[in-house]
Amino acid sequence: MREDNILEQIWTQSPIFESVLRSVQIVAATGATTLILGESGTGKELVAQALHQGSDRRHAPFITVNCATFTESLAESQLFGHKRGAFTGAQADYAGLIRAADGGTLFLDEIGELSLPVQAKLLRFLETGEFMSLGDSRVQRVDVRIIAATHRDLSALAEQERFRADLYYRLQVVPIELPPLRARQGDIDWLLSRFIETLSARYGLVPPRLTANARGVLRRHPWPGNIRELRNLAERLVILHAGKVVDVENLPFALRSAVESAESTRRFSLPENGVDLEAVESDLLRQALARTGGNKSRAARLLSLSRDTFLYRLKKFSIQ
Ligand SMILES: Nc1ncnc2c1ncn2[C@@H]1O[C@H](COP(=O)(O)OP(=O)(O)OP(=O)(O)O)[C@@H](O)[C@H]1O
Repeated sequence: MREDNILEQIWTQSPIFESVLRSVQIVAATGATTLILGESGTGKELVAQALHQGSDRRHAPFITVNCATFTESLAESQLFGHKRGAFTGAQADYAGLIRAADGGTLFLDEIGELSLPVQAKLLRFLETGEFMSLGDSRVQRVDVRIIAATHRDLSALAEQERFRADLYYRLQVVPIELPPLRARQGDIDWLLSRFIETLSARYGLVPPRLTANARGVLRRHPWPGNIRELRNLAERLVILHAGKVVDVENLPFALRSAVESAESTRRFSLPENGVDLEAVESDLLRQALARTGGNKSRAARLLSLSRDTFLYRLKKFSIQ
């Protein structure tokens, strides 16, 4: 675990993200089980490190596991350990990552990828602090804080019975939701400049300068890779265009076409004879509800509306 202050490395100017970081500070000190939600590259791992650093476990181990890298049988033995001979290939006893994190924090990244049997074992551990290694009849007890993260909609996975609902409720006692970069418009320009500045200094290069048009394209980009994507772009511009002006044509082709295709899906063409806007709106509201099986939060997201605005519009059209 790094000694420097992790919270200071989580840069933002967005009031929403700043309030998330304030709750990170509060939750950190409690030592509670925490679920971090957010798209890829939004800083989930940084926040997990900050949660550990802000707790009284800071001098104990912080262990990160990416659950997506395990096969089902490997996940159980990696997390909970095994005795020699417990399965073919188990040539020596292995204590497992939960034991290795004793006194500290275990960060389970991509928790949505864990298989149902391993989820059951994890739930039991969260409830009792106890577990058994594979091939071992002894019950072991350790003191480990679990922080989990996912980019998946766990409630939808629970509805499809691919994630245990009881584990979901146990984990999301204190959820921390990291907003995607495209929802923090003010951060895009500011973070890009900050990354360009620090990376230019690190490489000993003169920072490139972006034209207003190039910045405009970047503001409209949907940033599916979030801060990781933004940082990588900054590094590329610093290396390839040090001391030069960067215009739209100097931006990566993939990025320019992503902006174009995002804009074309956003644009509806108006039919020759016009439309009945209210009929279209009420139809889209109904379709969103039908597609999500009546789940209003997810239906609102499909239409890029807040839940409140969505509910308001349902009422306006008397849709149940
Ligand atoms: N707010 C931020 N300020 C500065 N750097 C950030 C910020 N958020 C993320 N980063 C950097 O972006 C990269 C991705 O962050 P991180 O690994 O924490 O994301 P993640 O949500 O865990 O991603 P994944 O889901 O893909 O594992 C890292 O290099 C991290 O240091």
